[in-house]
Amino acid sequence: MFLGIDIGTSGVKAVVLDEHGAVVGQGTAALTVQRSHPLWSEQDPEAWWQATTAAVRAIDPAVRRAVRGIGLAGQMHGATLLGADDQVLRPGILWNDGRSHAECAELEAKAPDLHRIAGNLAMPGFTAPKLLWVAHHEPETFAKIRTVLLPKDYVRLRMTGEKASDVSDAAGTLWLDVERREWSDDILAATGLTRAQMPRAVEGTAQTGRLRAEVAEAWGIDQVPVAGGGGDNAAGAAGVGVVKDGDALLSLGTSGVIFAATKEFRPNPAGAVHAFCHCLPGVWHQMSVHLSAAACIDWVARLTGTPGAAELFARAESVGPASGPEIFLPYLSGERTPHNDAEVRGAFLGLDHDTSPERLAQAVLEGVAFALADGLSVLRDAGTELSQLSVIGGGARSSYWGQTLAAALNVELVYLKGGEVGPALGAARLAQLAVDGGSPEEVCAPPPISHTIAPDAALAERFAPKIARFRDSYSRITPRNR
Ligand SMILES: Nc1ncnc2c1ncn2[C@@H]1O[C@H](COP(=O)(O)OP(=O)(O)O)[C@@H](O)[C@H]1O
Ligand SMILES: O=C(CO)[C@@H](O)[C@H](O)COP(=O)(O)O
Repeated sequence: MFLGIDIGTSGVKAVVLDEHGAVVGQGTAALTVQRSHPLWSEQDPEAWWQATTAAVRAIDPAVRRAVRGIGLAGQMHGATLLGADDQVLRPGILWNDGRSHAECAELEAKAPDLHRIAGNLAMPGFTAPKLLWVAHHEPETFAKIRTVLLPKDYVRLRMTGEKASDVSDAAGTLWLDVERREWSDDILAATGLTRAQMPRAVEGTAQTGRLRAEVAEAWGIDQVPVAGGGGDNAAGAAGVGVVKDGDALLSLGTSGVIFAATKEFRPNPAGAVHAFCHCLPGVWHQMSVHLSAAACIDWVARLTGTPGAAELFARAESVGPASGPEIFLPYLSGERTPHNDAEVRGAFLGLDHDTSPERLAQAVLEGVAFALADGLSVLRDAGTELSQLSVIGGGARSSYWGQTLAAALNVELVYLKGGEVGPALGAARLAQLAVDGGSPEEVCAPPPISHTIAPDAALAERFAPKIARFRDSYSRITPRNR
C-alpha cells in the first residue's frame, strides 16, 4: 500500500491506495491562513507538520502498518526559510501572498532571460520575488537563510531529514531552468542566493530518503521510502491520469486551476499562462491559475451565515443559475491569469432590492466560473486546445457547480472516483512508481469515472451577457486604472 499526503492550503489530506489504486484509508486535518497585513498570506510551517501528523494518524492503524512508500504533494510557491540547524526563520509566505509586486519588476529587470529560462512572468505568488522582498524588508532574516524550501519539502525534511524538491514544484519558484529541469544559477544570483541554499532537484518518481525512526514510530509506519512527489496541481494530474499531451484538468481547491499536460516545455508568459515541469519525467504542462476559487465559497458562506460549502451550494441551487443580475468578481486575493494583478480586489456588481443571500451565493459560483473561462481563453490563445476537463479538489464534490462551470467554459467535465483528493491520490501513485517502478501511464491511469457533465447550450446562452459584463468590469475595478 502507498500513502499520499497533500499539504493543501485549507488542510492536509492523507490517502492510502492499495496496489490496484483503490482507496483503502483517508485522514484529514484543517489549516488556517493568517493575513496580518493587506496583501499578506502566511502559514506557520509547524502547523503543516502538526496537521500532517494528525491526518496520517487519523488513518486506521492496520492500514498504516501495510504502507510501503509515501509520496508528497502540496500547495506550491510558499517560501519556507530555514537558518542554521534548520530552524524556521519566519512564517511561510504563501502562493496567494501579493506583497512582492515591486520585487517582480526588479527581478524582471535583473534577470533578462527569466521568461526563456523559468518560462513565466515574475508574479508575486512565486517564490523568487518573495526572497527579494525579504532581502529588502527583513535584511536580518535574509542574512540568516541557509535553505529555502517549499511547503511539502519542509514536511519531507521533518519526515526524512533530506532536503529535496521535485521539479514540478521547484519550477514554481522561478529559480528552475524548466526545460533542463535543474536550478538556474543566473536566476538564483539575481535574488542574492546560490544553489547551496536550494534543496536537491529530483523527478517526482525519485526516492528522497526514508522515514526517520522516530517519525515511523509515531506514525505506526515502517521506515519506508519517500518519493519526490509533486506540486499539488501536477500531483493531482498524476492522480487522475492527466499525463500526456492534450490531457487536462480543472482543480477547484482554495485556488482554481486549468492544467494541460504538454510533451515539451511550452512557455507562453503572455496572459500570465504558467509553464512548469510535470511531476512525471519528460512531461511539462501549462496552466491558468486563479487565486480564489473554492476560497470564495467559504468566504460567502461566512458572509451569509451559512454553515459550510454543502449548505452554500444548496442555497445557490434554490435560486438556480443566471437567476439574478448580480455579478461577482472573485479577486479576493488579487488574480494571476490573465491579469497578473496582485492588488485588484473582489467586487459585487448589479445588486438590487431583491438581492438575497441565495442570489449572492449563486453569483459567487458564477463569478469563479467566469474567471476560469478567462483562463481557458488565454490557454487557447497559447495554442492549447481542450474539450474535456477532469475535475479535482474539494469543489469536485458539487455537481451543481459543475453545471455552471461546464456551461461557462463550454467543455465537458469528467468526475473521477477520488478526484476530490486528487493531489493526495497522485502523491500515492508517485510513491508506487518510486518503490516498485513501472510505467507512469499505467500506474497513473485515470480512476473510474463517477459521472460527466456536458455543457448545457441554453444555460451558456443565458450566461453570455453576464460573461461579457464580467469581462468588461475588471478594467473598472483594478487600482491600475485609478
Ligand atoms: N460539499 C462540497 N461541495 C463543494 N465544495 C466543497 C464541499 N465541501 C468542501 N468544499 C470546498 O472544498 C474546498 C477545499 O478544497 P481542497 O481541494 O481541499 O483545497 P486545498 O487543497 O486548497 O486545501 C473548500 O474551500 C470548500 O469550499
Ligand atoms: O499557486 C498555485 C499554483 O500556481 C496554487 O494552485 C497553489 O498550488 C495552491 O493550491 P490549492 O491549495 O488551491 O490546491
